[in-house]
Amino acid sequence: MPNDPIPTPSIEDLEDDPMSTEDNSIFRRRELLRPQHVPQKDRIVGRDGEIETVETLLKPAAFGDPPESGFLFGKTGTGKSLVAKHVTGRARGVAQIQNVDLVAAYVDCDQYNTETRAARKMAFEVRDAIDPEYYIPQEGVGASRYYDTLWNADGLLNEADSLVVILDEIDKLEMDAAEILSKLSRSEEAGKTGCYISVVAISNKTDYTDAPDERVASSFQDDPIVFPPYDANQLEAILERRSDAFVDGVLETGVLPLAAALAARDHGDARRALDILRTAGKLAERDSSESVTEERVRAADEYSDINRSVQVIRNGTPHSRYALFALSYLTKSKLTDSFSTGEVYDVYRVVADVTAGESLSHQRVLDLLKKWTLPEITESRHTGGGKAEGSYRVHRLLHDPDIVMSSCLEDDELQTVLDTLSKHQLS
Ligand SMILES: Nc1ncnc2c1ncn2[C@@H]1O[C@H](COP(=O)(O)OP(=O)(O)OP(=O)(O)O)[C@@H](O)[C@H]1O
Repeated sequence: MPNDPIPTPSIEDLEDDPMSTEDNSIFRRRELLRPQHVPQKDRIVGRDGEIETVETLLKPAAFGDPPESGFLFGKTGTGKSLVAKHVTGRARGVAQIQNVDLVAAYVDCDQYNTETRAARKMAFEVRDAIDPEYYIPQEGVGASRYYDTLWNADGLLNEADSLVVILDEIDKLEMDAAEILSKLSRSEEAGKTGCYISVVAISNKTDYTDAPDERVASSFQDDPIVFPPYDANQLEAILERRSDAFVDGVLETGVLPLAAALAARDHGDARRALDILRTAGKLAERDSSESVTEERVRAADEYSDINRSVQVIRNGTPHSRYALFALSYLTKSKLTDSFSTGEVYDVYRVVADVTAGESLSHQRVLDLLKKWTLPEITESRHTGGGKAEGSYRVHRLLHDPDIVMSSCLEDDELQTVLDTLSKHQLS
């Protein structure tokens, strides 16, 4: 291309370029350790029963018969998404052999968290599978318009025998999650297109007795399929079957059992086990070392902890983050490490006023602060103030205050808040 603004050097010039040598002293197939990777069946450990159950739901669709829907429950990293994608993929493969049009759509409701976003994602997935030329508006229309593209008179699903929709992290939908499910089931009941619909809904919230979830659960005929956590041996077997992600011989003996044991400490979470192993590999790469050692696995475990906490904090509601910021600010500036709700509240009010222009009541802030104890970001307990004063609650931060403070606020808010607090002399 004569006027290409990005020049590509000649082959001769590239010969001595360090970029042309693939740095593979540690990883051979790094992609095997990514959380999105869906392994082949022989690499899936300890999920035969769950796979069989989901197969029973979806198999009919592969033969042109009506499939069933199901609800998958379990803590994070217990293989729910993996099993749903694995079985759906196989069903689609069998359908191709049978000349059956089985279309699959995967919607991550954490990312597409309103009914409109989820419906749009579903419509686009179906369109890409059936007719990539079919026009669907990107924005400016509501959920019903996206449902129409699927099952109105000339809708996409007229071309399909079955649709399998995986709604991952369905509890993250902001609206009543039951709504999207009832739209999907009603359209099939109404026989609008003659296309059978199966919904595989997935949730991390094992406690689904909350009202909305209960309605979601009741839209499925059978009991939820529960995914138990893995034990350390299963986690080690999962890691073992991905060890070809590494160059032969770089994993020192003891590395896989240690990563598995560390990941099993909280609840047996395969995502975390893989994350620890991948990070340990990256640390070895960074140090230009040729081996992944137990020491690096321990360091990776700490990183993984920090990453998890940062993610949990960023997902918090604005005022809960302001309250946590206030506690971290006090922890950083004072010599003590436990603070009463009143002390935190004084700082919180300044933070909330600067960032949101309003602050919540003392009681609300106490409730918000208590919520950080569950993911173990803080600790909170009653302390004796003597009989006359009565006991009162104190809060203690369990993480590095600098990391927590920068996770609580956006970069552009942070400096303004710090400047205002120093003017108020609240430290
Ligand atoms: N039984 C298993 N065998 C092999 N790999 C597994 C197994 N279970 C989970 N994994 C791997 O662990 C990671 C997380 O699994 P997955 O996303 O399926 O968990 P999940 O239960 O859906 O969790 P989350 O709710 O956090 O998404 C993925 O990389 C997946 O391939």
